[in-house]
Amino acid sequence: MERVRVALLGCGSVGSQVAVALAPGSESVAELSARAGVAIELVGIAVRDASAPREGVDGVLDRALLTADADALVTRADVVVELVGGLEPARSLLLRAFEHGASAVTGNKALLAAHGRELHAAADAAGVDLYFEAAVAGAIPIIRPLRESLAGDRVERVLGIVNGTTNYVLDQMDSRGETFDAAVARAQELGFAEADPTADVDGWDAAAKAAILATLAFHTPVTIDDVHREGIRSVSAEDVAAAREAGAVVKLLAVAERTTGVDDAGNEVEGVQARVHPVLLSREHPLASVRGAYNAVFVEAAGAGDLMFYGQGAGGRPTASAVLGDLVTLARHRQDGSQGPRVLGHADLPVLPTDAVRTRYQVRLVVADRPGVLAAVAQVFAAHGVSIETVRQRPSAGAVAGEGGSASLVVVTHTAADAALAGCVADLSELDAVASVASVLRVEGDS
Ligand SMILES: NC(=O)C1=CN([C@@H]2O[C@H](COP(=O)(O)OP(=O)(O)OC[C@H]3O[C@@H](n4cnc5c(N)ncnc54)[C@H](O)[C@@H]3O)[C@@H](O)[C@H]2O)C=CC1
Ligand SMILES: N[C@@H](CC=O)C(=O)O
Ligand code: NA
Repeated sequence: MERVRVALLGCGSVGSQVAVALAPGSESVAELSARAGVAIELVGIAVRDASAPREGVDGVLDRALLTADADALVTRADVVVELVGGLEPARSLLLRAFEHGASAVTGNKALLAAHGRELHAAADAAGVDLYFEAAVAGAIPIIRPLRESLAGDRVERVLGIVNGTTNYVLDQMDSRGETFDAAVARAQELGFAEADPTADVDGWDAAAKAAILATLAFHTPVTIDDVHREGIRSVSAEDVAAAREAGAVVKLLAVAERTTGVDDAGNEVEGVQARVHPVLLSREHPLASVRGAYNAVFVEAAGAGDLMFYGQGAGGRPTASAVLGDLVTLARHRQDGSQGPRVLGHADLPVLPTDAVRTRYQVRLVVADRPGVLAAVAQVFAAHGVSIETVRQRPSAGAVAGEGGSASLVVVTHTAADAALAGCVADLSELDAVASVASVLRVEGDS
């Protein structure tokens, strides 16, 4: 094969960076071709409106490459780079590409978490590659380590910060006291957020990534519907301030792990679980130092032990790095007729129900500062079988200890089931001595 024809679908935050790197006649595409051992030729860029101006691309690329006919474009390519996002027409375009014998690179985690099994099966049936390093943690190489480097190991748990937008928002709230809305708007301006930022804020993006991580780590198909998902809208400025006072920080954590739980038939089983939710982390925890739109992923494996991956999880240019790395690999495979490792699960472990989540919790209460309150609160946790790990009490701001004022009571529990914790919160709210249940946050590490 003298050349590998590349069709680029989408020319937005990420696609525009890829387009410039592949500009015909550029030094960058010559360098990428040399690394692949074959000429990489951009044959077209599918956009919604071929006549619209394209900042950063006009003057670099021949506008004759632009087309609104993605359907036709994918039939003229050896490798399709899908960066339009969303489920359709991305899914149909990739299936069409495979039908025409093309391989594909995508960063589309929403698509892979919803239709990954179908897409990987179609790529395998067509004898072509589907690579997706950009889909999880942006520029960070985490897909290849799980898919290739750790293929001979037993991965027990993968956890981390895998959404740059929410990490940026929480970091801005913590470090600069910025409001939630202002931080989200800034993340959009910086090109971190999805086209619809609720995908980030409500945890959908991190959940999609957790599903992909679980599928690779445990060789078991896990979809977005299998993931327990919570976003960050429930995290208040007071939560962030209270965390800081306690030497902690709030982060959106994704976890994919082997664990035991109760299946739908009520039997205790060994299975896999994926979850995304805010957590309170001690500032001593390595994940607490992940700032801005950076991501970090920890992998715990039986043979390799603990591994940590860190880098930019969002942003057009960092993400384009992962896309271009996959492209060079696929161009090489097209040239020498090879293929990457299979992704499809063969282990098919039970995927535990999304309500089978058990974590430690921090419950922050505003209570009357008088005798017997602590005992009454402790009794509620005992009644629901929730074991208390630590209790901290101090007078509320401006109140004097012990004179019947109000106090802040912070209870950290041992691991508990969500349902038991919900029962505690409901009963605590009914106690006369409890003015309010100010916040309920899951806890990770030794916070
Ligand atoms: N922005 C980031 O930091 C990262 C994005 N990704 C993923 O990469 C993909 C692209 O993301 P962005 O570049 O940020 O999105 P974007 O919204 O900036 O760009 C998408 C582009 O595709 C175009 N488009 C949409 N539907 C189209 C269609 N049917 N035909 C032709 N063009 C169409 C849009 O007009 C837009 O220009 C998404 O799947 C996203 O989840 C992955 C990692 C990081
Ligand atoms: N919107 C996503 C983009 C990268 O995957 C994020 O914020 O992480
Ligand atoms: Na990545």
